[in-house]
Amino acid sequence: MKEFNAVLLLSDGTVFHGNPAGHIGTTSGEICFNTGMTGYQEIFTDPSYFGQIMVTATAHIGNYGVSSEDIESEDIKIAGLVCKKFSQTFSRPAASGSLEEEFKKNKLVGICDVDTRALVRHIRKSGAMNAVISSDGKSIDELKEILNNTPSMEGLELSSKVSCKEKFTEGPDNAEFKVALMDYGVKKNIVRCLVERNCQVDVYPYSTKAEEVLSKDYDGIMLSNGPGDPSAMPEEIKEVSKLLASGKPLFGICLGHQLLALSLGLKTEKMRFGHRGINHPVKNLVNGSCEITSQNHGFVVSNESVENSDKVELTHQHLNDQTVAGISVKGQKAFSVQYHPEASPGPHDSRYVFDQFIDNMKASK
Ligand SMILES: NC(=O)CC[C@H](N)C(=O)O
Repeated sequence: MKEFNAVLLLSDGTVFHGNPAGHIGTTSGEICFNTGMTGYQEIFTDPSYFGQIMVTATAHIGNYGVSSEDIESEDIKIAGLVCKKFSQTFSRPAASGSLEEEFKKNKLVGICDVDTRALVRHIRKSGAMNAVISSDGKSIDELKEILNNTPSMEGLELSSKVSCKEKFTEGPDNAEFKVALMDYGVKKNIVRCLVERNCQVDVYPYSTKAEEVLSKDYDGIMLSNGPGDPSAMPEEIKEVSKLLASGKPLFGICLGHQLLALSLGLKTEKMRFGHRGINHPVKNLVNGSCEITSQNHGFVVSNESVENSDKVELTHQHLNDQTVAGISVKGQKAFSVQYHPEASPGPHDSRYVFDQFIDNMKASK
């Protein structure tokens, strides 16, 4: 192994040493970990991870290269990578290049040869915090200064950094359903899942006013996933309540779920270290079945606010910690889930949630 020449400093002062992976430089953000054993390219390009340094709990990263088929947005969205083995070589016939080249192209700073098991345990014990990775020789004092200037994820609005700038359309003109999708940082697979189900999807920038969307005759409205703290988006929450008031079928995923809850007066809270992985058990409280889900969130709708609300029903519950995993709005064809039914990466147990949205649109036509 090479001599250690990259460093990871956490805001509680903990230091891990390792070697550079990707671009040589310095980067900071909130540190979080994903326990998925596969799907690193989908994770790194997921806009919901904007501003976050990703620790991959799986030991090998880069070993199957990269492919243009496996992206969830056009470029890498994580702020940095911490991993155990960063593979310089890759073997997969479908790969178009190496992860190392991709990182260099995106100027993505990473650190490898880190004891990620110890690091994940540390984050679990101490909770979410900011961190800085440096491979360009900065002193610990310089890195502390950078950390002091890195904003906390709590209170941070980030959809504006990743949403599309202009409306665009996916899916054929003769599709059975016309869907308006609010892009707070949408993953490509959400749009694919809708198009596959006979939808044409108009994707709108995150700050589009409800009036503009409602001036067209959509069959349904989709609120996408996205990065940041949902409670830092008061304008968007206002627009969501207008979209909901239209009575059209509505479906929210992750950040979209949180914004729907906030628009109904419920509360969100920061989790200790979040849920990020592809084996999270969720119970569907409507039919009693269990699904293994893909998750990526650091905030959650508070249980207490759901219990105290007469506007929503709890439809899904996370079985590890009993957090809110899904709600539906009473008397309306509107519902949302905290997890990722589009699961890219992850198991496909929850794809039925898209079918439910389609059924709602069919019933309202
Ligand atoms: N995947 C998402 O949409 C994440 C939602 C939100 N940014 C959170 O961390 O909870």
